[in-house]
Amino acid sequence: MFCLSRLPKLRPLPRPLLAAAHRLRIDLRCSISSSAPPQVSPRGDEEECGDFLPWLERKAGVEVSSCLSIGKSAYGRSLFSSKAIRAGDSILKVPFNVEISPDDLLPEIRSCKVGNVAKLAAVILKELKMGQDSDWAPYMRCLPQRKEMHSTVFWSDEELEMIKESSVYQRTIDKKVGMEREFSVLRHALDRHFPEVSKDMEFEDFMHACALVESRAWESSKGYSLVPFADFLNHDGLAKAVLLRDEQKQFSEVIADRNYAPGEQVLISYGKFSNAILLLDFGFTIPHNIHDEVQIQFNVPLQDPLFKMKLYFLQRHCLQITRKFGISKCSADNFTIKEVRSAKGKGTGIPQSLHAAVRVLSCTSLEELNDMEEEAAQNDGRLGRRPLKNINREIQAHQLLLPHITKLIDQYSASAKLMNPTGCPASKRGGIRRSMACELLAGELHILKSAASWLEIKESVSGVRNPSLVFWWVPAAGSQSEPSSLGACKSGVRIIRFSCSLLQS
Ligand SMILES: C[S@@+](CC[C@H](N)C(=O)[O-])C[C@H]1O[C@@H](n2cnc3c(N)ncnc32)[C@H](O)[C@@H]1O
Repeated sequence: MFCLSRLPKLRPLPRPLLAAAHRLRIDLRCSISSSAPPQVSPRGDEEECGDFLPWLERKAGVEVSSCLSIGKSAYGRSLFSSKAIRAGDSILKVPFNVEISPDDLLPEIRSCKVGNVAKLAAVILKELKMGQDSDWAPYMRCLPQRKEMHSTVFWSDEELEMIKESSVYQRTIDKKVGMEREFSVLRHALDRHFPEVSKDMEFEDFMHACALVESRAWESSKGYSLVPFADFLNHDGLAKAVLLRDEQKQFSEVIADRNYAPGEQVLISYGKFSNAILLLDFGFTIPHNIHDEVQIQFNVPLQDPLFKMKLYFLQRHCLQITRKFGISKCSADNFTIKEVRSAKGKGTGIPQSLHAAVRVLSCTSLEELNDMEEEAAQNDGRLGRRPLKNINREIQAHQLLLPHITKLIDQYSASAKLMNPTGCPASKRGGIRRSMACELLAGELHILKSAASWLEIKESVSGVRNPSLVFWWVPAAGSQSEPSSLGACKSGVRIIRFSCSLLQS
């Protein structure tokens, strides 16, 4: 049976890893001797990997592809059609026997308390160290060098400053801290069992190997596996073609999702990834990414007299509330919003969990919290599912959300302006990263703006003489859920109008 295989974000599957251990022990002892050959450098710019496919097919013992050839594009190493391809054609088949997985590690290293990315990174480090003696030397030579990679862990502090508004900023810092921890664990184990491998190994080498894994390994029954040749395929967020894995027949395959004329670059989808994920893990962004999303963070201040109760309610009702709530100084959690449905009908609306959260956070008494829960219980129990009957409370909640989003919009706009895309970057690499930062911020800003305009604000409403706050539900077609009254409260407050049908989506 074929099963869909996705790039690194999915949880790896555990498996027993004893089978390959003996082979590796022999490899290490024989090949990493005192007269170890020079390390293989991943590809130089001049190298075109032209002999790579015949080499891989010899190693696999079968044909891997009869219609693709390796070349270069603006995306780096790429696969091109060498003859006409029709939608539905099988364009490559890579047998599992030429995949690289953490199976190729010794038990002493495999049992290290590090994740699957770090384990596969250790295999790459070992193969690179073995130089020309590595069974994988022709493949290792085709991999991108560190200086060619743009995952944000390689960005300088100054470059990271450009994206400080985005969650990618903090995720990069957290990721680097995690990598440092894993490096020290792995290094300790290598020093102990295989000093030949860890000799002269720097943290930067480990980061490079981890970035290679994250940007080109697929989830497999062995954790993550590198699928040589298939990993020269670049990403198109709209492509339907993906890498398929047939666990029974033991090969990975790609089926063309459209016709290709000879010489065209063939693209697949790595998955439905936002620019935030693409930048963090793959080192690139795509313009107008339909999978973009923004993380919005809310805090419950410790000095809030209802702090504990609100935490309790949030944990109970807000689906996305997870680990971070409950930490000491202030509690916060992230909510993911995608493009909010606009007048054109795109997007998915403000997530229910966020609705629920702002309702809880805006409460000023225990009575309000209890009333809200009681009201939810009369429906399906979910706090964010239906509009509150008490319009004033609903307004209270949205007065918390809208300014929050507006503030983020201002911050994003200021950062985007500071980047000055017309100015001359210090280097080509600096220019590439700056345009990625621009693309990331532009996509996230677009989403924030869509959320703000969804929470449409009007200064007055016809028929209301004195400016007063009116909260107007626009019922979904055929819906009975129009509120019993239009709430008019504090004079001078703005009008919020939004669609009840979206709230219920
Ligand atoms: C699986 S590899 C594909 C082969 C890669 N181009 C190479 O040189 O080896 C993934 C990497 O290719 C590049 N890439 C893939 N799709 C891209 C795209 N749509 N735009 C820019 N870079 C892309 C990124 O550097 C990414 O980390």
